[in-house]
Amino acid sequence: MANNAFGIDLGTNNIKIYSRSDDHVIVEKNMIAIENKKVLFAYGNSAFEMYEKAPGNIHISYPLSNGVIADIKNMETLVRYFVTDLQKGVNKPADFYIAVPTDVTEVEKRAFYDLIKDANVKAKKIMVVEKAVADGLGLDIDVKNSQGVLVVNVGFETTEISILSLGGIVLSRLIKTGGLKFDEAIRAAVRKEFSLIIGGRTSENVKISLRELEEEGKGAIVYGRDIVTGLPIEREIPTKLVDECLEEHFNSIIDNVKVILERTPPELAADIYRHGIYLTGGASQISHLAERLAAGTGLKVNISENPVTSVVMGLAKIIKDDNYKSVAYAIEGMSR
Ligand SMILES: Nc1ncnc2c1ncn2[C@@H]1O[C@H](COP(=O)(O)OP(=O)(O)OP(=O)(O)O)[C@@H](O)[C@H]1O
Repeated sequence: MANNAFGIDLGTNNIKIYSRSDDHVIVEKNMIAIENKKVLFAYGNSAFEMYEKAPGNIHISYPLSNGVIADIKNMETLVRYFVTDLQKGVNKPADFYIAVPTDVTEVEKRAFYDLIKDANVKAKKIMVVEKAVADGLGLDIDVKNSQGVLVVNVGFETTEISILSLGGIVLSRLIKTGGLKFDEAIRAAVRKEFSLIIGGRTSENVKISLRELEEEGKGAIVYGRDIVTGLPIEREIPTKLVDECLEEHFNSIIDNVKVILERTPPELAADIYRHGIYLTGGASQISHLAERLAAGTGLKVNISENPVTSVVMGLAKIIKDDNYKSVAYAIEGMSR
C-alpha cells in the first residue's frame, strides 16, 4: 500500500494527476457537464468536447476560477471520478500531495486540503506543496539548495510569478492573465477588424498554431459568423493582427515580473541574474512571449520542456524521493 500515492495539480483549465502505482501522469480538462442541473453527464476531456456545442439543459463549467476552487461540489466530483478511474474503479487508501498557489488567502489554500479530505477518495495523508516549489522541481532545479530562482508559470486564467530560495517561497504574485486572456484578445481583434464572431475554441487554436503559421508565412484560416449578414463565413486572419493584440497582455506579465524583481533582496537578485527566468505553464508556449520577456527584463529566459506538466512532475519527484518530502507540509492545524 506504500506505493499508493497521488500528486494533483488542479489547474483552472487542466487537471494533472500523477499516480505512483503506475508512475504515470494524466492531463484532463478540469470541466464538468451536468444535465438538468443534477445528473453528471460528462467530465474531463469528454465534457470539453461538448463545450460551446451542448444543448441548453446541459451545463458545462470549470469548477476552478482564477486558480482557486469556485465550485466545491463539482470539483470534489471530478477529483473522485479521476482518482477512481486511475484505480480502475476501486479506491484504495492513498497519500495525496496537492499543489496550491501561494498568493491566495489561507481559506482558499485550505479549500484544496478540504477538497481531498471530503472527496471520498480514502485519503490517508494529505500534504500541500506550494505550486512554484513543485514547478521548480519539475523543471529539474535543485530547489532545496538553490538561492534566487525566479519561476513564471503562465496558465489559463492566472500567471504565477515566484521567487524561490532554499526550498521556500520568498515572494509570489498571482496575476489574472494567461491563455484565456490571450484567446479573448484574439476574438476581440477579429471581431473589430473583420466584423467576424469566432468561438473560444477557434481563437485558442489560432493562438496554439501561431508560431507554426508565422514560420510558414501563412495567416490563420478561421470560420465564424459575420456580424453584418449573420451568415457563417471563412476568413484568413493575418498573424500580425494576432501578435499586436497580444502585446498588452505580454506587457502586463513583464511589468509584474519587474515589480517582483524590484522587491527582491539584492543577494537573491544576483542569483536570478545568473540563472535567468524559468518560464513554464501551458500558455507560456505562445509565440514571442519568451523573447519579449527576455528583452523586457534583460534576463535570460529558460523554457520548460514540459510546460503543462511541470508542477505535477515536481509532485511526482516529492512522492518518489524522500529527499524532497520536506518541501510538502500538512495543513490540518490551520484555522479555517
Ligand atoms: N502550444 C501552445 N501555445 C500557446 N498556448 C498553449 C499551448 N498549449 C496549451 N496552451 C494554453 O495553455 C493554457 C493551459 O495551461 P495550463 O494547463 O498550464 O493552465 P492551468 O494550470 O489549467 O491554469 P491556471 O494555472 O490558470 O490554473 C490554455 O490556455 C491553453 O490554450
